[in-house]
Amino acid sequence: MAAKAELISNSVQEMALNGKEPPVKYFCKGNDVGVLDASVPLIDIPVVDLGLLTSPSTSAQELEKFHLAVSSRGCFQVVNHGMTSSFLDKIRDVSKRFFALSMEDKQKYSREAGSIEGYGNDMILSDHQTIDWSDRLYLTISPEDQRKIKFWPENQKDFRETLNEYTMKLQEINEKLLRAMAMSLNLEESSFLDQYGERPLVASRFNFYPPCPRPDRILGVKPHADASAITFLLQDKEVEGLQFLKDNQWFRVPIIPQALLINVGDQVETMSNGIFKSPVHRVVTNTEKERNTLAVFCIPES
Ligand SMILES: O=C(O)CCC(=O)C(=O)O
Ligand SMILES: [Fe+2]
Repeated sequence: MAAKAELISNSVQEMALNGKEPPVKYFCKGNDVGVLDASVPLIDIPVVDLGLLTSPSTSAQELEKFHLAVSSRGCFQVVNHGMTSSFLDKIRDVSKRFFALSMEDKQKYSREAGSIEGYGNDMILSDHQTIDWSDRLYLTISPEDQRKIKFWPENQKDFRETLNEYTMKLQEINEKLLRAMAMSLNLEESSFLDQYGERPLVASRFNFYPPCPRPDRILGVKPHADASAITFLLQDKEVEGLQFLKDNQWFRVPIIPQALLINVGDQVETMSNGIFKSPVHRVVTNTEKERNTLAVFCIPES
């Protein structure tokens, strides 16, 4: 029997504009939704200074903080990473400009059924699936011969250059973090990198969360852990939404505009024999403000 063709949903952005009650397929089942309000406590998330972490004279103390962050929570914010605030704003800006294009223009980059590459939203794999309240642009960055350039917006002059520059920088930071992880376990500095492969994967996911009429029942992203080694998240500068699960309780992530939020993915949890944790996280919605984030997933060669 032929496989059932995947159905592709309408964009969430369009649905948010029509103002009607969202279809039930967006509603979470059970009680696993939380409103973004002050009753969800802020997570006490460490801020790691990358300059201190990688300097021979200051690394010991910073390494201890880093080790605690990746082994207890699996997430931290990194500052002094070598990118200016205005460069981070430029990335946020190219992302906003993409989602601000007309629907017709965005649809030129629409993903195809059965593939995540391009513009779209959740893959529909079952009639019972709960769909996330977000639209995305998913692009493979590395290896370069795997790029599908037809999905890279071309009418925004600096989109390609900016994304290229940003992800090159993240790959350098990724390497530094993998070295620091090994050092914090008293292992040979290159022991994680040695397992990382010659052709690791880097993929970017621009996330757009329109205002949602039912934040009491609808999530921007369902609870999940990332399959990456390390995920870099550039948060929206103004609008919160990301929450981490710790000891069965959800915690909000604070915004530090000039920082990158980093979380350990399943690959690093495995490579570290479970010492470093790949945390479960989710994104909540709100009725008033749209939210833009950019997740970059660094993944070892399969
Ligand atoms: O947008 C966010 O805050 C998080 C997105 C996320 O978890 C993901 O893309 O895997
Ligand atoms: Fe995630």
